[in-house]
Order: sequence, then structure tokens, then C-alpha cells
Amino acid sequence: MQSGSAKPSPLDLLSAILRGDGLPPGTGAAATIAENQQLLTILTTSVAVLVGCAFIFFFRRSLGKKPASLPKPLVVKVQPEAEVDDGKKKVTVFFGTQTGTAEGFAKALADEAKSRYHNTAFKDQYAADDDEYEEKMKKETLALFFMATYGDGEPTDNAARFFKWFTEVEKHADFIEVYP
Ligand SMILES: Cc1cc2nc3c(=O)[nH]c(=O)nc-3n(C[C@H](O)[C@H](O)[C@H](O)COP(=O)(O)O)c2cc1C
Repeated sequence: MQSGSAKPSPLDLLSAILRGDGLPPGTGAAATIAENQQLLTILTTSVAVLVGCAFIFFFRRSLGKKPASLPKPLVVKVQPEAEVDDGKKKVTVFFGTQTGTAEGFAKALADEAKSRYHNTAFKDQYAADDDEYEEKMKKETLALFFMATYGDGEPTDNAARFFKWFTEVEKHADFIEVYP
């Protein structure tokens, strides 16, 4: 025989509500609902706290990251013409940029140089692969670098390959001197 004060399971309550029967009288339903509401409150609070923690985690992580943008090539402005070995001095302006500031400085300098030296060429790719760097850099008279850094002094996306090559000093020690 079923006792009038038997506690219905949450499933019984749910099916009773769905059927539209209402809550069974004298079954301790009020207490069960109160219990479930407490559980629901705890659950929603926990979910809200978790979402908040996840948001703070991703926000803090994004603070140390460089802003996302399409990597530009390690653009180089060369003057005068670098390809022709005419014995003239060669000046190259490099820039490593993520959001355009370093590019702006490099361009301003290159424009100034262009106004002084008519035989000026602009290039947007210095070396197709790492082996070309050494060969080309040896021909430069002066190389100027405008390099933005991010995080813990890391290079920008467009300068990453060049930076890696350049900092492997022991491989190029014969012609590169690095001053800290
Ligand atoms: C998220 C972030 C991290 C940065 N980290 C460094 C850093 O470690 N060292 C530094 O000297 N400058 C740092 N900077 C400053 C940038 O290098 C500087 O704003 C630079 O002018 C950006 O140049 P760009 O616009 O050519 O990318 C950082 C800037 C941002 C926004």
C-alpha cells in the first residue's frame, strides 16, 4: 500500500506537470520542489561562475597576445637598386609590424631617402627562402630595422622567419656582429 506522504521522484513530478495533472496532494511535493529549486539555484550559480572564470581566463590570455592581423611580408625598401651591382651604396629599410606603426616609420624614412636619391627601388619581399638572406645581406652597405615587438619581446608575424634566421648568430658570425 502506498503511503500518502511518500516522496515523489523528480521524474514523477515532471511527468505529472507535463500531463497537466497538477502536483499529487499530500505527497511532500512542496518540499521536493523546494529541494529542486535549491539544486537549480546551485547549478545556475555554478554555471555562471564557470562562464565568468572562462571569460576572465581568455581575456587575460588575449592581453599578452599580439593583435591578430594578416602577416605582411618583411617589406624592404631598397635604394638605390639592389639587384644591379653598380658599386653604389645600398641602403635597405626593414620593418617588422603587426598593426602598421613600424611600417609607417620605415616608409617615412624610405620616402625621405627617395626624395634625396632618385634611383630608388621599392621591394616588398627580401628573400624567398633563408639561404638568400646571407647572400643578399652581404651586399648591403647599411641595413636599418624598424621592428615592433610583442609579448616577451617576440617578433611580429611578418618578421618571424627573418628574426629566427638573424638570431642564429653562430651560423652567420662571419659577417654579422650583434651588439646587445
Ligand atoms: C599586446 C601588446 C604587447 C606588446 N609587447 C611589447 C613588448 O614585449 N616589448 C615592447 O617593446 N613593446 C611591446 N608592445 C608595444 C608595441 O611593440 C608597439 O605598440 C609598437 O609600436 C607596435 O608596432 P606595430 O604597429 O608596427 O605592430 C606591445 C604592444 C601590445 C599591444
